[in-house]
Amino acid sequence: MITDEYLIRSLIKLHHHWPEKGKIYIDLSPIYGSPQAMHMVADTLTQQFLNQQHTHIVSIETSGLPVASLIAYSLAIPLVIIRKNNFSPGLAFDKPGRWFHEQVREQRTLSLPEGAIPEESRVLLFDDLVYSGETLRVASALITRNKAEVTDFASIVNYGEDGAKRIQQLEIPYYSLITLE
Ligand SMILES: O=P(O)(O)OC[C@H]1O[C@H](OP(=O)(O)OP(=O)(O)O)[C@H](O)[C@@H]1O
Repeated sequence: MITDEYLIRSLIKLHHHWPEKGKIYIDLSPIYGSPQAMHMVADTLTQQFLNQQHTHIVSIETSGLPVASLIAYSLAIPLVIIRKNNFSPGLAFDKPGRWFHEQVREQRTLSLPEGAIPEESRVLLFDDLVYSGETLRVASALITRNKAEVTDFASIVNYGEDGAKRIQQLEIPYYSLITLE
């Protein structure tokens, strides 16, 4: 349960027709700028996943990380970071991690640090926002390829129907704090 859903919703900024006509940019940074909202968001998500035997939380740079780190801290489980288009040593690039991102109109690759998730781990996969659902789908494929199991998806905001439908096809429970129509 969210203590003050109205407050959280008031801090979600929708920029219509950005970066171009017909697109939308969803800015959650005002939530990160509000200590009160951050407490609510992190506490609500943590309560949702208490005592569920997750061994790791995996999140995706950039905007997933502030809240993911608070959940990891509260659940006392390791945080693993998936990078977007990063060429650091030690990161494994995977072909299943390539796709064309409609919103930002660029070829993207997700990468997972090699050996960061042991086999048979039970993973909570979290991102700040689900729009098309492609980021979570590809991230999930990377984790599965590492022989770990994604047991739950979570986000702060789910925008529209496409993402939820795409995630539903994976038959993994999905919890979003806020759904925007
Ligand atoms: O469901 P999808 O259509 O895949 O979109 C969701 C992704 O879009 C945003 O990332 P973006 O790269 O735009 O911004 P960020 O670098 O601030 O995380 C968001 O943080 C998700 O990772």
